[in-house]
Amino acid sequence: MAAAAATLARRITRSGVLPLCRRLPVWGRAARRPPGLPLAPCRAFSNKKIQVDMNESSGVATMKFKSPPVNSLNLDFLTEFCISLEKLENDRACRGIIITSAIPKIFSSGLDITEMCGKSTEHYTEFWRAVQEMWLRLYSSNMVTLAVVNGSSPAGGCLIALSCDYRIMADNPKYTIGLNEAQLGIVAPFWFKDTFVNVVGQRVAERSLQLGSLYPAPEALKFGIVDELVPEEKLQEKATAVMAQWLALPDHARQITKSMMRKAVLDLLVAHREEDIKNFTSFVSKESIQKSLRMYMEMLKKKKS
Ligand SMILES: CCCCC/C=C\C/C=C\CCC/C=C/C(=O)SCCNC(=O)CCNC(=O)[C@H](O)C(C)(C)COP(=O)(O)OP(=O)(O)OC[C@H]1O[C@@H](n2cnc3c(N)ncnc32)[C@H](O)[C@@H]1OP(=O)(O)O
Repeated sequence: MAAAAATLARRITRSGVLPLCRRLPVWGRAARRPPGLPLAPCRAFSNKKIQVDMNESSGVATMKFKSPPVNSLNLDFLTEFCISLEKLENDRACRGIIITSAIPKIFSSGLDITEMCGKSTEHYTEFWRAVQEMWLRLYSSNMVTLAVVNGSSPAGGCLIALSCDYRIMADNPKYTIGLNEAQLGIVAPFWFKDTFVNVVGQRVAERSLQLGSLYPAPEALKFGIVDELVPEEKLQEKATAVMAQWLALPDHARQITKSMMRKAVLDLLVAHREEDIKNFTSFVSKESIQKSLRMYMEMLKKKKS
């Protein structure tokens, strides 16, 4: 696993672009399997920060974030996420993936702010490439992707949920979700914004992004950020039912449709990847932005005392 992670990290940082396996549109998974060959064996695998369990009979994998205290998305987490997703994409038996958290009350706290504070340009470059890679892989995935948001999910955490095909959230007003970057004095990049617009529409996205709004679960449902609210103890049952509904369709029809809906937004980042990295590194390197991020981290710590 360590060797695989190192290889992937090297591929992300040196070559700049990973082969986006099974990038949409692709043919149906069943159609790719040579006739007469058995399904590839499929096992559960657990890494440091993400637990993946594969149900071989349903063809559905569950990916559980388990990176205490708050599942923040640091370089190691992002690398593990990409490796896990690649393994599942390459597993012909796997048609759907449920993404959720093993940490109570938190889905993901978003990008790890310490990765964007006081580091070198090289580090920002490596980190941002990994953030891009995570989104490109998830947003372009051929599998049915279902986010089970069982806790708060600001910024990058929200992006993960928005990048899935469907979002179920625990019916708890204490859990919030949204792209709150503006509250940190930073800006959601264009592809965060485009993903958001594709889910909630221009008006809700514009207002929410300018205000950096974090919505309690009931409001998130009202604005279409999530598709359903479910009592926490019913999340698993509901996820299984929703996944079965999506998997009832022929893969190729669903996949080609998904590609049509997402291609323009994906292509834009692929075409402007290096420029986007430069924008990020020069933006976060500004002293004024570093100051905002430091103040936000201090605020988080003060909140505890
Ligand atoms: C032309 C110009 C264009 C420029 C555009 C170009 C580029 C764009 C530039 C930048 C884009 C960046 C996009 C950023 C995306 C992000 O995701 S930023 C992260 C946003 N996340 C948040 O705001 C969440 C902050 N955290 C919280 O609100 C809470 O921690 C919580 C998640 C609700 C959990 O609350 P609670 O259970 O009470 O836990 P604590 O607050 O006590 O936290 C525990 C410890 O974890 C630390 N922590 C929390 N979140 C983060 C995080 N995201 N990163 C790093 N660390 C985090 C927190 O400080 C606690 O640490 P200690 O125990 O005190 O050490």
